[in-house]
Amino acid sequence: MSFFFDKDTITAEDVSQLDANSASLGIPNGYLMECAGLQATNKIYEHYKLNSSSSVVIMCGIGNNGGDGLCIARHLATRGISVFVILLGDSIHIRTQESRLNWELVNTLTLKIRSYSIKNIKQLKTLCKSEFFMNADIIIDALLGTGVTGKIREPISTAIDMINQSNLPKISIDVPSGMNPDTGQITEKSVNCDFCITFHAKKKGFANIKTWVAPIGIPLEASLFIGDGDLRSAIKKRDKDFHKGQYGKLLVIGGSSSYSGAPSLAAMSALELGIDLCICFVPKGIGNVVRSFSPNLIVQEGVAENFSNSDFLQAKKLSNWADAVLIGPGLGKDPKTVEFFEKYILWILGKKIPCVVDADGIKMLGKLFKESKIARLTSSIVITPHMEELKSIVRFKNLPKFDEIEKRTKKLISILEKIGGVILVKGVYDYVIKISKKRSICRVNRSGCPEMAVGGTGDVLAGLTSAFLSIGNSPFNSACAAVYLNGLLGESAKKSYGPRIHATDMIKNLKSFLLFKKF
Ligand SMILES: NC(=O)C1=CN([C@@H]2O[C@H](COP(=O)(O)OP(=O)(O)OC[C@H]3O[C@@H](n4cnc5c(N)ncnc54)[C@H](OP(=O)(O)O)[C@@H]3O)[C@@H](O)[C@H]2O)[C@@H](O)CC1
Ligand SMILES: Nc1ncnc2c1ncn2[C@@H]1O[C@H](COP(=O)(O)OP(=O)(O)O)[C@@H](O)[C@H]1O
Ligand SMILES: [K+]
Repeated sequence: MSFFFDKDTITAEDVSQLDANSASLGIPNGYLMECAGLQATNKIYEHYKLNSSSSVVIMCGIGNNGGDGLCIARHLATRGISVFVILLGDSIHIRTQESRLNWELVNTLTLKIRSYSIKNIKQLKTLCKSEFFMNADIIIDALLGTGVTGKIREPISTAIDMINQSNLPKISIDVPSGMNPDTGQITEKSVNCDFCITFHAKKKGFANIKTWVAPIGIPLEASLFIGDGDLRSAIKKRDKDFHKGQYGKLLVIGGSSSYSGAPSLAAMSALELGIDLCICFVPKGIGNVVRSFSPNLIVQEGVAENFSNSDFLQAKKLSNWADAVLIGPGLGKDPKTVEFFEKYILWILGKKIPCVVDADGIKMLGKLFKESKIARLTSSIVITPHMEELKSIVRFKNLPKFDEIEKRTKKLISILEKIGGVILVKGVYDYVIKISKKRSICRVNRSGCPEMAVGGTGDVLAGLTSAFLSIGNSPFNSACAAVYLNGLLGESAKKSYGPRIHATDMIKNLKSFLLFKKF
């Protein structure tokens, strides 16, 4: 079965996103581990025709890959198979609750399982010379999975040697230990398995490994609906040695003689998300209004009270400084501003600077499409229209209802194939679509509440999207994370202040909300 959100192969980052998205849907991590353990047990049991006189060695790490191994130990033991578990490390260092529970169970089910927690390499080598080890039927590698980082450390390193030196059939769980699942690279050593039982989908780096893919209960919804996993991975960690400017430099181009709030809301949202610097480039006369929202904003004014071609050079200069640009909020429709916008957008399309186009910018884009001055958007541009704004760019009549997901997605993709780029279609459910010649993909957002249908919430969304872009996320991932967060902020504002919410309430809650969610 192939869906518009499916990936053929997945990375370690995808795995942790799916894991967190499953948790957002209410599926505890331990359920997935249990399914992983049982699926692997069934496959191994059948493939090697095991029976109650068989014996199996399982080498486990102290992460969740090891947890899978411990779970397999339980399931093999329930079939009468003798199991010899070697935990590589001190059991007090087992990292997660799920793995710890499986370790405790393995130590309770002593009829068929013998378990050892290895303190040093000498102890490991002695165990590998034991009669049980030498006479086992197979050996299972559950040392390292998708959580592997850097050089292989002891005692895992020696354990990999011991597995490779043994003549037993070798099965790796999820990833051959030591291999980078994203690249297939083996920096130093990895288990030479006979086959690998990998979970949910083939890992991106697997090339010449005999693999069996086991579903473990990660639901389709975890890939389709945007969730905590998407947000967590988009809020990138600030490196210890970062200096000012390395965690996002954003330029917001917006505002006009009539609108000063829209660019301010967008810029304030970006700052509250934690990016380093945000410059607001606004027309002359509204600079002080924008400044008054926060001394943390840097504000530059254009030459007149609406943007015109005379502002183009300065807009270019500031854009070359920025990691990402947002253009559109509050720009207005003055004919000189339309000319400025046209010149600027044609320039930025050629530059590949990541850019979000929102509000009045979208209407002006529509004009450019109609006049055939633009044929297609590039993949570095995100546009954030609601349905009416989208109609100003491409002609279409009605769409299937917001919750008829499969039909609506197909229709949206067919409409948007003409214009390309990344498109966030706002609504009760938001649809984030990446149009690509190879394969278009779509994700759906269900966070948010009807009380958000007030002025300004779209500006917050545009500010968040461009902020995620400025810290190095792809346009598609930025749009997904921003729309999910925007909806959660709406829900949280409603909880704090009741049903009458404003965009400013959402911004006010942003920092404490992220802190509460431990993001
Ligand atoms: N996500 C899912 O949906 C599901 C995932 N599942 C399973 O979880 C696995 C991922 O688990 P994970 O994230 O705990 O990482 P994992 O591979 O066990 O490694 C972490 C441990 O290894 C260690 N370590 C790291 N590098 C090292 C090195 N170079 N040399 C030596 N040690 C090294 C690291 O050490 P530490 O950093 O603590 O010192 C830590 O103890 C995944 O592959 C799948 O099998 C299933 O349960 C089903 C649901
Ligand atoms: N009825 C609704 N239910 C859930 N979310 C909504 C609803 N109406 C608007 N939103 C959310 O509010 C945000 C702003 O959307 P919208 O009001 O269309 O933008 P704009 O301010 O540009 O008009 C979007 O993230 C959208 O998903
Ligand atoms: K492994």
